[in-house]
Amino acid sequence: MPTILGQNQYGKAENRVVKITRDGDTHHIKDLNVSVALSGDLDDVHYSGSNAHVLPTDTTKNTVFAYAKEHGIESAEAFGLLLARHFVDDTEPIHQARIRIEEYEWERIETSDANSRFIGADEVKHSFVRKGQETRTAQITYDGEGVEVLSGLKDLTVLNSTNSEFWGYIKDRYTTLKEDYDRILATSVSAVWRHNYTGGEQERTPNWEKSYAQTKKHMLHAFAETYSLSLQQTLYQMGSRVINSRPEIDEIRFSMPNKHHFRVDLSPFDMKNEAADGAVYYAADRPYGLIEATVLRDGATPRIPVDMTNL
Ligand SMILES: O=c1[nH]c(=O)c2[nH]c(=O)[nH]c2[nH]1
Repeated sequence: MPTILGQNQYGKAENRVVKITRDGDTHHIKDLNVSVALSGDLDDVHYSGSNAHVLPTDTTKNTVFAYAKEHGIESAEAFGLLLARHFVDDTEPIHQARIRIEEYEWERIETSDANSRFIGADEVKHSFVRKGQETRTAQITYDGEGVEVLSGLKDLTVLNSTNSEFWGYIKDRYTTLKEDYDRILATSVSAVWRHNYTGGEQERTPNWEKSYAQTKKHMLHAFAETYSLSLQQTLYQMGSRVINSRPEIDEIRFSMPNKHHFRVDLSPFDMKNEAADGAVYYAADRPYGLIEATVLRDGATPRIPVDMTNL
């Protein structure tokens, strides 16, 4: 049976590009998922395998990152227009470009710096929490005598665009990671915390709503205010801030994926991409580091199950 080629398109889907722009201490973030689909004079590659009219999908990916660096990302629409025009106007066999973009929006973490001993209000200028925010969780158990109340949250995604370093680690024959003195630190916080309330008649019932709001606030502030040498250190700071600020909580357990943002190597295009100038990053989704730990009030017994935070 004779066949003919129908509608076709190709390109690189889901380029996760993060552009940080630095305006002095104030950082701006644009976080996009960009999919490129090109069509045009592409019968031959399908019929005969000739690639003479094919701009590689790999090139379309590089273009997304290089354009983010060269032109910045003013808006998804403006960035999409730039890319679409480039692919069609500058590549003869390409007649149509479709750029689809999802944008993940971030809000600044607002801190009164009342809790911060060593840094000022400026510090929030590079700390963000992703819009949409978290899911709140609770687990209540009662055995006829006492109650146990575990509160928590998951999917609270936060990012510091500076004040994060990672160096001084073990290097063996398989280590390729470069030491980094100015990296993005991003994580999606899952946390479960245990109230010391046991349901006794003489006990005052905690104000659950207020306790939750305050606990979340302390976690966010500690994240924003910690100059981080590792995600482990940031986690511990967040836990201690909660335990030290909330007398009703004795134990908190975190599960925090290290949402890696790798600085894109733009040197093949003779472009610099230094953190200090505002860089373009590739947001990798997997694999990811997974950092988990419990922080306890001194003397408290650990009771939160180890796997509780990744249900
Ligand atoms: O904060 C980090 N902690 C690690 O244990 C680790 N390991 C790694 O490769 N990167 C990081 N970052």
